[in-house]
Amino acid sequence: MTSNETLRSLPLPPGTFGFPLIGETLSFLRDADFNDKRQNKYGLVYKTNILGQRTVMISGSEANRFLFTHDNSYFSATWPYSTRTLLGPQSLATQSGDEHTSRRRLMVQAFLPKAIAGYLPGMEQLTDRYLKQWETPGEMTWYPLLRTYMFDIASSLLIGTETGSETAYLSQIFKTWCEGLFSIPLNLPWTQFGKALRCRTLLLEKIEELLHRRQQETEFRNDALGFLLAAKDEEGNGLTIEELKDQVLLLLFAGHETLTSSLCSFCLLLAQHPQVITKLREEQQKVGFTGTLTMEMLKEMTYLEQVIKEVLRLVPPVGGGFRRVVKSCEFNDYQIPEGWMVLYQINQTHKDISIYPNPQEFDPDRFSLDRTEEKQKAFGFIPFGGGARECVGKAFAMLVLRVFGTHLVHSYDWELLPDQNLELVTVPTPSPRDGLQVKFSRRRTS
Ligand code: HEM
Repeated sequence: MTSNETLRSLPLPPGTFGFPLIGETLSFLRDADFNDKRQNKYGLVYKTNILGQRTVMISGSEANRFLFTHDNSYFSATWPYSTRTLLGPQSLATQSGDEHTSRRRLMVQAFLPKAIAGYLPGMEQLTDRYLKQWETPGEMTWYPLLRTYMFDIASSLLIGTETGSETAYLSQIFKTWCEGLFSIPLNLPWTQFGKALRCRTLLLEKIEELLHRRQQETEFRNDALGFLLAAKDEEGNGLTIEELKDQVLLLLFAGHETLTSSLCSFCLLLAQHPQVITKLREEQQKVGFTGTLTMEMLKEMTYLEQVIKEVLRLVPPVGGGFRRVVKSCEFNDYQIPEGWMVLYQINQTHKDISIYPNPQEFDPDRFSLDRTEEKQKAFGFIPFGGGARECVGKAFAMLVLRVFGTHLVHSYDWELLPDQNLELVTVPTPSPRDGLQVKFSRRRTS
C-alpha cells in the first residue's frame, strides 16, 4: 500500500498527450502499430490521450495481474464515451461494484454447461446451411458472409429471432451501430457517432418488441433470452424490460462482432497452414466424427482446441480493455492518477517473447500438453480478459468456433485468391482489409 504523499511524489508514466482535444485518437484508431511504436519508445507503461480521456496504457502479464486483482478497488468499468453511450447505462459491460456482481450472476445462467449443450443442435443446423450456401458462388469475399452467418447464430441462439428478413434488417442497422462504437463522439447527422446513435434507438425498439412477444409466451425457450427472462436474484427479482434491452444489445454485440473476427482469422490462418488442416482431419477420424457432433466428441478434439487457442492468441478479437481509475495507485513506480483511464493490452500480452518464443509464428503446438506455453505466466493468455469481468460468453464462443471449425474442415476446401490485401484493419475488431477473398468448394471425399 502506497501512502498518498508517496503516490504524489511518483512520476507520471512517460508519453505525450498529442493535440488539444483529440489527443492521439486519430493515430490510435488508424495506426495498427500505435502501441508498438510507443512501447518501443517509452516501455510497458506509458501515457497518452485517446477518445477524449487521459489514459495509461499498460502491458504484460504483471500489468494484467495488477489490473484484474484490483478491479473494483482501484479500477471500475468504463469505456470511451462513444462506446458507453451506444451500449447504454444498464449494460453489464458498463456496470460496476455490487450492481455488476448481481447482474453478472443472472447473465451467466445463459452460459452454464447445460445451456451451452442445448445450443449445439441449432448451431450445427445453421452452420451446415451457411456452408452449403457458400458452395454455389465458388469464389467469394468471406468476411461479410461470415458476419451475416454469425449475426444469424447470435440472434437466433441468443434471442430467438427467426432467420430471414427480421435478422437481415437487424444485421444492417447493427453494422452502422458498431461503426460508431469507437468514434469521435460528435452527435451530428453525418458523423459515425450520430448515425450509430440513431441506430441504437431503432435497435432498442426492435428488441423491446421482441421482449414483449416473448413475455407473452408460456413455454420456456432454450436460448439465452429464455434464461435471462427466467433468471431471478436472491430477492426473487428478475431483470426489468429497460435493463433487458441494454443487456440483449450487449449480448448481440459481444456475441457476433468478436466471433466474426475470430472465425475469419481461423479461415485465413488455416488456408496459410494446410498441414494444420490435415492434422485436424486426422483427429476427426480418430474421434469418429462423420457429420453430427456431440459434446463428448468436442471434448476429445484437443488439437482443435489448440488451434482455436492459437488463433485467439495471434489475432485476439478484443485488443484490450478499458478501466476508469477510481483511486490513484502505483504501478511499476509510476503514479496512475484518479479520474484517468487505463487500457490493458491483450494483443501485446500475446506477443510477449518471454512467454511465446517466435510470437509471430502460427504454431498450435504451443498449447500441447508437453509445451503449455500459455501456463508459463499467470495472465499471459487472456483472449477473454480475466478476473471479475472475464468474458461471460466464453463457453458460447468456444462452442461456435469448435462447431464451425469442425464442419468447415471436414467437408470443405478453401484457398486464398491472389492479389488481395491481407493486412488487418484493427478497429473495432481485426479483419483483413480486402475482406478475405477465397475459392471455396466441397471436398470430393466427403
Ligand atoms: C471469440 C469471442 C470473444 C472474445 C475474444 C471475447 C472477449 C472478451 C473480453 C476480452 C472481455 C473482457 C473485457 C474487459 O476486460 O473489460 C469480454 C467481456 C464480455 N463478453 Fe466476450 N468475447 C467473446 C465472445 C463473447 C460472446 C459470444 C458473448 C455473449 C454471447 C460475450 C459476452 C461478453 C460480456 C457480456 C462481457 C462483459 C463481462 C463483464 O463485464 O462482466 N463475449 N469478452
